[in-house]
Amino acid sequence: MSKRRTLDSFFQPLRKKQQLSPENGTAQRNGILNNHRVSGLSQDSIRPEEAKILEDGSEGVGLQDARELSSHTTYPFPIPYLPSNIQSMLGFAPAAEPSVIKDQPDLDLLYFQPYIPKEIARDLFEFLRQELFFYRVKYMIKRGGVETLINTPRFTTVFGVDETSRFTADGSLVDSSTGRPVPKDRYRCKPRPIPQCLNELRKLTEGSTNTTYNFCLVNYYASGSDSISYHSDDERFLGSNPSIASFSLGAKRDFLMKHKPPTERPGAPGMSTATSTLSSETAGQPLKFPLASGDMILMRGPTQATWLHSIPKRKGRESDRGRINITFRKAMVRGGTENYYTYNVGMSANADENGGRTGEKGEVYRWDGRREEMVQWLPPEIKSEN
Ligand SMILES: O=C(O)CCC(=O)C(=O)O
Ligand SMILES: [Fe+2]
Repeated sequence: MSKRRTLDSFFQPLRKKQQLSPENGTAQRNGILNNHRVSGLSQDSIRPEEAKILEDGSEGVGLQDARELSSHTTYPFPIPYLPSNIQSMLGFAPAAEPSVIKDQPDLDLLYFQPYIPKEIARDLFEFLRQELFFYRVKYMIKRGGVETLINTPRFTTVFGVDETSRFTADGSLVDSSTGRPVPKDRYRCKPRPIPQCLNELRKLTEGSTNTTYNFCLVNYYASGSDSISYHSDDERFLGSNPSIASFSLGAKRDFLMKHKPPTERPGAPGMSTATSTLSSETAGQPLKFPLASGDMILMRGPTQATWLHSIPKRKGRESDRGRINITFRKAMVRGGTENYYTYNVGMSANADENGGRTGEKGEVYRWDGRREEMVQWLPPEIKSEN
């Protein structure tokens, strides 16, 4: 578990040493090309594109609320660092001790209710919804021999690269073992470094779960019509018994889990006893976790191999407030990188393993606070031509 600060110490004035510590917002380079310092009067009101960027990275004299940005050639636009109030309060995460859930066969969960302190969960949700770029990925699959277009029923985005590569401080991609630039044909997609605002959460999660992660996937469920159907994250590129940390922010949504049917996992060890001892879940009732803002579920051990999970569609106003889900995972090999970018960014427009085509035009979406919806984002040069 990570070190916790007490609430009392948080409300004490910060000493010089604390102000300089990485925990309190010092730049983490994390493979981002340009970490600009940006100035403006109010951190909450400036948009990065309006803000003045000090190219030398210095703080302007007399300028307040300097703002840093994670930028990279693969990003449609830069992503601000976490605002200081969120950054400091994250020092209290995890905000609750986790419950261990192992009362069903092959199930192994850690449930933090919440992980993110309540005081900042709303701000973090609004910050990420405002500042991240999202995609609405379409792809073709063969269903019963017929080519079918799948419209992913949620907004998605992804950052990270598998264990065979890493980002250097200047944002270039190198081979993990040799440190040399990765060959051009290693990836068909263009891997993106994890921006500071998500990397801070990744580091905390690593501390609390004793696992390392190299991928961050983000889902935005704009309303109750957005969903993810039953699946398991059991791809071979994650290795066996992967740990996946899954955060919820914003609207409360039900997270359902059901055991895989026996036929889906022939020869799985212990299966006969497992299925015979299932309780409420065998009676046709999935397990239901009404995930609230700030909660985190760690799925570990045999969970992915034996259980399916979903966020079903829902009616009612709560879901229409929008929900963000963030998962941290570790992909071992480059197939994981290809898969995650294909299905969460979709721009690669390459033939996938099944010969399907992905990506369509790869439109970028961004939250429009005035319209209170995701709208298509166009680069400034295209915008001015219209
Ligand atoms: O939104 C959620 O809580 C689940 C997301 C999920 O299962 C996934 O992205 O694989
Ligand atoms: Fe999943």
